[in-house]
Amino acid sequence: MNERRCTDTIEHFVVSAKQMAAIEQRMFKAGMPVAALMEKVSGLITEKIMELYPLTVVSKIGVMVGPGHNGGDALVVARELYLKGYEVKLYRPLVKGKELTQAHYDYAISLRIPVSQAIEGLSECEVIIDGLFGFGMTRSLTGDLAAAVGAINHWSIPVISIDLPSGLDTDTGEVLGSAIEADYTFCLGLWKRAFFQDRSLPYLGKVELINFGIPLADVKAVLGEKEVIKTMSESVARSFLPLPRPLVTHKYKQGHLLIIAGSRQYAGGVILTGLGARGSGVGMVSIAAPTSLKSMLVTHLPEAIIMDCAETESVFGRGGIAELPTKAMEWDNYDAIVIGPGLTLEARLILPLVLEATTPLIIDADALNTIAQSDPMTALKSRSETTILTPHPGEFKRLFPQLVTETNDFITRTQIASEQTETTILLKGARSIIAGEGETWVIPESTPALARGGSGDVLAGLLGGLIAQSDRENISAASLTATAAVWHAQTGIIASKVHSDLGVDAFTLTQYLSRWIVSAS
Ligand SMILES: NC(=O)C1=CN([C@@H]2O[C@H](COP(=O)(O)OP(=O)(O)OC[C@H]3O[C@@H](n4cnc5c(N)ncnc54)[C@H](O)[C@@H]3O)[C@@H](O)[C@H]2O)[C@@H](O)CC1
Ligand SMILES: Nc1ncnc2c1ncn2[C@@H]1O[C@H](COP(=O)(O)OP(=O)(O)O)[C@@H](O)[C@H]1O
Ligand SMILES: [K+]
Repeated sequence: MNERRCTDTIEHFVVSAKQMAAIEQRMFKAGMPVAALMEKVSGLITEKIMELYPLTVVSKIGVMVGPGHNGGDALVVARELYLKGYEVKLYRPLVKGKELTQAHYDYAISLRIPVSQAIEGLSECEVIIDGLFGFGMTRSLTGDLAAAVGAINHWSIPVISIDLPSGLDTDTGEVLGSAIEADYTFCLGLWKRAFFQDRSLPYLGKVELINFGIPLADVKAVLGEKEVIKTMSESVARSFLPLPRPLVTHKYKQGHLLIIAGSRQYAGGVILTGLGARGSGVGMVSIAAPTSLKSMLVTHLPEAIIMDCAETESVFGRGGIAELPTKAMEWDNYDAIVIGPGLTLEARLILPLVLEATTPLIIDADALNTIAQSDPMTALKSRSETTILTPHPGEFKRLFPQLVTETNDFITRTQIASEQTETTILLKGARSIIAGEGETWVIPESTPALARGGSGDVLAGLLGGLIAQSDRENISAASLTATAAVWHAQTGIIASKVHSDLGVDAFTLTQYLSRWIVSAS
């Protein structure tokens, strides 16, 4: 196994609340004292807080204390900060608590750490620590709890959440009643699923995993083989890139990608897909597009072979592909095919033929919308080669409306859709999710600079080029898809540092694709 490809470390696993509780229980059963673990975890959190807000800069810290062990962690942090010289003030909206939490509370009182009876008592603090609830939160926040969260969100005091912002569902990231909008969240031990659900991002702030030494064996024992979700880190993504080129090679050995895209109505998408493919380093790009786009494509992608296709003449004048030339359908000539960007729903005329291709196929945009109009399961399950779908949430809903009603969890949705269609699915978003062949990957970092027309077209071309270049003997389609998603996201981050979030149009994005490769060396 390529060492850089090792995802068998604590930082890569993503768990649910139920799994986290089971993992902790195994540790406690094996003899780790609960109180000792709480001290260890809270010591690490205290160090982080002191790095962020040294005593020379900040002195007044408010601590919100909940009834469970999240509150216990908060009390240990409060005590340590107090002993270091910070002015600490507690607020504890619920009087009852778990035994260990109560013990820490009693000790804090004995040290004369002040307690405010109302949330307003914390309004003069310079930092607030949110230790109301962690992964044990089961019910919606109401009454004093909801009022406290509302007040904190209203003030402009920085908030640090312990484990996750109180009020967020640990698995789906949904707001249960109301939720803390944190500036920092220190996720304890293992990443929780909520960190990879788009809806929770506005509440998380900057995130960091506090690794407190959970044994890998306990994680594996609880997750088994089937329930593993992993983050695709930059270093692991790099390990899935094509191997360094041999000195003696030629263009067709470096992958041949066929792009089937474009219409008179949507002419630009095919260019962006071609530029995404160019950025992947693929040896050869062929493009099948409506005939009236030919001269434009030659101008923008002089290296590509353009196969012009007869156009449809619908009443709307969309000028879609009416028919594919025979040359385009010599599927064995290609190492991968991308179909979709800008096709319009007239894709229905060619899609059934393309689905029969015995070549890895990436289906995007209007090709997905076209499949959604028929019976997606039947159309996709009949394919013999690798199939990758790259929907954004709107396209996903059109394809799998029932799944969207059945589950609020974006990760579960993607996994079920992949199983049902026997495809690899990339559900695009602020945090994209990939499921295929039993693997699930989440992408830990991206930028809203990518929320821009055409950036998905770039990704489709990049992914197609990557698949075309890979020998795929030991690399799954899901790993390669996640690699392309990391490459795309990191390129967005690099480009936005130069051009700002407003400056990363899809064309500009393509100009930075090779920078991510270079940035590793
Ligand atoms: N045992 C330890 O020392 C460790 C503790 N950790 C901390 O422990 C936390 C989990 O602790 P718990 O399992 O006690 O869970 P929480 O601290 O999240 O709170 C659960 C408690 O709150 C109550 N509750 C849930 N929803 C409520 C609502 N809406 N209104 C009022 N009460 C509500 C529950 O009945 C339960 O008593 C983690 O998030 C983390 O902060 C671990 O991360 C690390 C190890
Ligand atoms: N807020 C965001 N943060 C990070 N990435 C985003 C965000 N919004 C969109 N993206 C990314 O931008 C791309 C948009 O793709 P898509 O919706 O298909 O656009 P288009 O069809 O215009 O090309 C996806 O890769 C998605 O993950
Ligand atoms: K919390």
